[in-house]
Amino acid sequence: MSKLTVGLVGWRGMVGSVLMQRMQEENDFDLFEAVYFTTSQAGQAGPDGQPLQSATDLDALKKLDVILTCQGGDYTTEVYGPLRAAGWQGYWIDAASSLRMDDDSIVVLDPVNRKVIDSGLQKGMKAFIGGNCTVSLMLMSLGGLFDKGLIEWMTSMTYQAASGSGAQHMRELLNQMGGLRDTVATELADPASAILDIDRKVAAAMRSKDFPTDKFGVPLAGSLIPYIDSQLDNKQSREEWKGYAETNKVLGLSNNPIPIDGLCVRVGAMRCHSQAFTIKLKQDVPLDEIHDLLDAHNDWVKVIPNEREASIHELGPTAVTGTLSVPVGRLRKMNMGSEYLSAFSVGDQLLWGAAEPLRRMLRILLERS
Ligand SMILES: NC(=O)C1=CN([C@@H]2O[C@H](COP(=O)(O)OP(=O)(O)OC[C@H]3O[C@@H](n4cnc5c(N)ncnc54)[C@H](OP(=O)(O)O)[C@@H]3O)[C@@H](O)[C@H]2O)C=CC1
Ligand SMILES: N[C@@H](CC(=O)OP(=O)(O)O)C(=O)O
Repeated sequence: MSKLTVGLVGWRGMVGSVLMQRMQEENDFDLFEAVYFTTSQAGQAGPDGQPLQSATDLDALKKLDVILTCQGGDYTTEVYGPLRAAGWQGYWIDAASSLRMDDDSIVVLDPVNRKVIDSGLQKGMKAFIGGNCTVSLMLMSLGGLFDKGLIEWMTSMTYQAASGSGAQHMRELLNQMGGLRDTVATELADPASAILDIDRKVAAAMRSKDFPTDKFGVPLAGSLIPYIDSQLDNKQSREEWKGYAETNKVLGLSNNPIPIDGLCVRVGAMRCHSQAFTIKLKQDVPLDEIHDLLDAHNDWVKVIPNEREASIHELGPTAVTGTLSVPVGRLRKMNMGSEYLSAFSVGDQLLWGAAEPLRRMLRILLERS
């Protein structure tokens, strides 16, 4: 049987690089013929030594069985419609949000919605889009409760890493951190210096017009940003809106949605998003049963005991960054009543939050071809 031809677009960006690394680790490249595309370096040698093809060359794209893009929403908007209009019938796998809410697309997270994916494939759906990072990580951690239909409503309060804004923002965060340290290096070296003097100098540096804020617009190091993505008419941020709209689409519940809302905040973590949940259960489920349901849902979620030492060591970005593990902890019934559950989870937003669902979707296509 001949191998599928897969066009890779956006492979050298931050999400694309994580995807390439994962595909190498899992030997995915043995299963298909890769063709590398670029929006800016056509003709230069690609990772396979062959000249890179132009990612806007519809004739070249039309020859592909599958296109997997991490190039971003502008690229999707420019190319996807014309490609379909030109009669291309192949599979489109995409990290960008542009097509997520289209009726003709499936938002993919196979450990959570394999049935939705399989049913879409059977119906002839051809567009498979990775979900918003915060949504995918929330579903990986709480899948056991969603699966059993136990959630009446929930809120998610997020602590999102700089990487969600892109590579340049991660660099700016580090420059901000270094700048603050440099501002008070002399005082820090002197144990007798007054902490309030240090604090005053740091605050002055953060408020100075010379502080590097080109990317974030405001300081993130030593601070936080209580708004992610654009503002909607109802005063939600677009990131908060995705929590409701995308979760219900992933689960195939758009006709009978679970109410989900929250507040999304950028913090000075590098690439792990954390979230605190308040979950209203439909019934009083004992905590040990909740532990078991969560733990059993998929191979990557891990329940962390709600104890101080375990929580500070195992339930933070430092422990999780660069791994596929999605720990969930701080599980306890809240003062509001035994049907109110508190939880906290962490996940790498470039792995399960972006690259891994796409890699696995490609694998699903390859294994059924
Ligand atoms: N960042 C995130 O957390 C998430 C991002 N996404 C989606 O993925 C898209 C891509 O995001 P991300 O990977 O962060 O974007 P990047 O900015 O890292 O990469 C995007 C493209 O920029 C071009 N590029 C130009 N200069 C360079 C360089 N020096 N190094 C690498 N690439 C370069 C490459 O295209 P070319 O080779 O054609 O020049 C590359 O594919 C986003 O727009 C979004 O839609 C989805 C989920 C999470
Ligand atoms: N909005 C996310 C990152 C992202 O790219 O999201 P989306 O794939 O929904 O556009 C963040 O800032 O953390």
